[in-house]
Amino acid sequence: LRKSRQIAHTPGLRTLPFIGNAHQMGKTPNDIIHFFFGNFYKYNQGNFRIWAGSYLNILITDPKDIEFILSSKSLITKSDIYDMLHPWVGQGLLTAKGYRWQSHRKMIMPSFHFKILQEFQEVMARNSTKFMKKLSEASRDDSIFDFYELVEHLTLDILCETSMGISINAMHNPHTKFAKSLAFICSNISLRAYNPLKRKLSTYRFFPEYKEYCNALKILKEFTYDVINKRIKLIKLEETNQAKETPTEEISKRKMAFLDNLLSAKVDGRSLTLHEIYEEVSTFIFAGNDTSSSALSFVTFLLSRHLDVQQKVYEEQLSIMKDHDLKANATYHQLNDMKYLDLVIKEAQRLYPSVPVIGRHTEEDCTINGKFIPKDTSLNLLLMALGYNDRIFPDPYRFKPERFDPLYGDELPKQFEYVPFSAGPRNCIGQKFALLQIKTVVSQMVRNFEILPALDELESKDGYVCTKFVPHGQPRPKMHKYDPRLETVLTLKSENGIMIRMRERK
Ligand code: HEM
Repeated sequence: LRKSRQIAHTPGLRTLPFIGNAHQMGKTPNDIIHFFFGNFYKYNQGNFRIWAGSYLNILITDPKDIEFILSSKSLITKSDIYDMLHPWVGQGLLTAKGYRWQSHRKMIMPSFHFKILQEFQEVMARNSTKFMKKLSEASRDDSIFDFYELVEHLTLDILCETSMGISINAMHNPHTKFAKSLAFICSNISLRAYNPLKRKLSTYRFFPEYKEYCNALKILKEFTYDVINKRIKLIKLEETNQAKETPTEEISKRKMAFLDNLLSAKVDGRSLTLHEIYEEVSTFIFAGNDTSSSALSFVTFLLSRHLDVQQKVYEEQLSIMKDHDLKANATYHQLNDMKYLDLVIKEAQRLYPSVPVIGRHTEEDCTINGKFIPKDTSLNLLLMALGYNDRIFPDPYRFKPERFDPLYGDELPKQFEYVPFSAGPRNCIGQKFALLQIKTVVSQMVRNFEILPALDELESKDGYVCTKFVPHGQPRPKMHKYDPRLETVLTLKSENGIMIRMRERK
């Protein structure tokens, strides 16, 4: 009651004793995203509150408040939903707080230097070419297939090679223990988030699937530690061999990986412990995998429905790659020239951001732009709502990449009005990596394939997307079975997959 009075400045639906708003949120992750947007529109595109029992959540959608929180040096502790990641990634950069986060952020920054990214791009390109073969098989006979299911193996292969320097070849062996355990843990975290009894390990241990969860975790840990230990041995061997000046084949093949930077990095004048290295490598894989698969899936989905935009992307490819093999990979510099593709990716992240919500926990009472927020409140920054705010993006349900073109200066969002990679001190450290990867894959894909909707009649003729949100209490618009039913916990996904077709370009 005391907290209710303190946050009277923020509206919200009526609550029931003990359960708060839990009964209104629906049953599935898709219901929850509609519940968020229903409130967003009901409360005039502003902030609103949700009580999960006695736990206060404020959903922040006001760009001024988002700016305040993201720029703050004190509001950087993550909310309790990230606790579910601790058993796997521990205190890696994404979940760490305080001095630990600050010092590790500084230490990791150089790993994303553009010279290193250029090396990583070679890995992205090689794996992208393998992926084209997978797409060719999946699209045979005009089949409708789930793009997400395929692309998640591609991003895993790229991340394992760039982070640990090893190829696990998940695209060809999706059933290896590591690939399966990773997929299991990621979806496990998503599903548990909606069940208060499953969220905390103290109660989750009584559920039957807890054993499977522990097994998957064990496999991930053993595998990652094993790779790190082998890498350390290899580097030692390399040093000895260098002294003898006769490199073995294994050593000469060794490509720089994120892990190598961690092995040589120093924090407060000391090397990282094995455990710290494990945590950062696992964080790199977790933070990069689902986010990249989601981004690639929704760009591809939008291109499948908006063939006029796809044609423009294709024409840009023809003009940049004119003297080169059209089916091959673009170079780092050619990718830099693909400006229209940049606009398409930006617009796709506006409509379908890979990370729709980020959470902060208030460790003390605080004031945000004059509004009092009590201690122990979860601040959920609904980044996705910014993209659907018609005061920032007029006609928001229209897929219009040109709205990000600097030539349309009046329509460009201000600094904190469009933040799919977050902003401020805790922004995404992997942003450039992610964009390079998306461009590498999409550019090659568009030159190799026509990307088509699951059924011809699903093409958008008027430029509008199939997603629709309505104010809370209004009936939800009907959707086709091949329209994505969005769901979100840490990343945005589609409950029913990303169903498309592809046709090889002659
Ligand atoms: C489209 C792809 C991606 C999107 C949209 C995205 C978005 C974000 C967002 C919104 C955050 C802030 C999270 C928060 O405050 O809780 C974040 C943090 C982070 N991201 Fe990404 N990300 C993407 C890809 C990647 C990739 C590929 C990597 C690594 C290779 C990565 C590594 C990280 C890390 C380590 C953090 C934590 C940074 C910190 O707290 O200092 N991300 N990302």
